[in-house]
Amino acid sequence: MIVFPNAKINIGLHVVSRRSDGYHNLETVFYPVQLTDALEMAENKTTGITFSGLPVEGPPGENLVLKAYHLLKNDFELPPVQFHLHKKIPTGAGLGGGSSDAAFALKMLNEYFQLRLSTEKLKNYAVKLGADCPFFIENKPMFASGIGDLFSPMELNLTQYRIVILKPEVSVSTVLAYKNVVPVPPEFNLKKLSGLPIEQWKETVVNDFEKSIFPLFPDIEKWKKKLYEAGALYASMSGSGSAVFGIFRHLPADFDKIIPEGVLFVG
Ligand SMILES: C[C@@](CO)(OP(=O)(O)O)[C@H](O)COP(=O)(O)OP(=O)(O)OC[C@H]1O[C@@H](n2ccc(N)nc2=O)[C@H](O)[C@@H]1O
Ligand SMILES: Nc1ncnc2c1ncn2[C@@H]1O[C@H](COP(=O)(O)OP(=O)(O)O)[C@@H](O)[C@H]1O
Repeated sequence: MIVFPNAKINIGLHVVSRRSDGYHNLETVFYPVQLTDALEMAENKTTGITFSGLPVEGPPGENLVLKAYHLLKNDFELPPVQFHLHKKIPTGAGLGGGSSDAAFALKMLNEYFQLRLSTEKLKNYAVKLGADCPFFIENKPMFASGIGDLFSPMELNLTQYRIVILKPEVSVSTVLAYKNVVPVPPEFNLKKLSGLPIEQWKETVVNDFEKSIFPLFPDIEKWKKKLYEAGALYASMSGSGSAVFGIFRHLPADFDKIIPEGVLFVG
């Protein structure tokens, strides 16, 4: 069985407060985009559980696909399987690739082995793998609060626009980003995002991580400016970076000249 875990972008992100457990309360809008990895799974009774594909950074115990498998294996009789992951979503990009792989692994195991887990139960497993992992279970535009794990659906449809994602060479660690951010009360209620014309987002919709990340990695800000130069109605860093995205009504004819490199996705 094969699934295609997709990326997300954050449209606006407010880090509201630091919590006593070290996590942060935030408010953000998650929007799914069709930049995808490919994750394949087959039963493998001879060699036990295996994982192949581009190596995922960090120790094998931290591989989120394997973590998803073992999480369900604690509660269900699962035979050994082999996974193959073809990575297209870069890590350290703020695009949620690892979380998406993990959520899609849970959904695939649920379907293939007919575990009959409800969406709610799958989300409860997902949050154990990462704060933004439950988003990828339903995978629809959502306003998120709490640590990024409490969701309310949002009517936001950007299909008539073009979305461009750029990936500067640098990668940003989520832990580092949260360490440097200064929580502030939000000036705009992101729940109202879909009622605000995109032309006004530039002045109103902010990602709080930009303030501390841009001085550390000036290239990220440079790429964001390029998107505006190319005519984006709105541009921002996604999550804790380093990817930046632009939302365009139309791409200009000379887009390739303005942005000759670093384009990861055009949707
Ligand atoms: C910033 C966001 C915005 O969508 O996305 P990315 O940029 O990583 O994609 C998310 O909050 C990332 O969520 P996720 O990547 O699932 O985080 P986790 O693996 O659970 O946590 C990694 C580390 O980030 C910090 N963390 C995470 C979430 C949160 N609400 N507060 C935090 O302080 C903690 O230090 C934690 O140990
Ligand atoms: N399947 C996976 N794909 C990507 N990253 C993974 C995976 N499994 C574990 N990780 C770890 O999760 C971290 C965060 O990955 P990811 O969610 O893709 O990035 P981001 O937090 O920038 O959205 C990576 O640095 C990596 O060490």
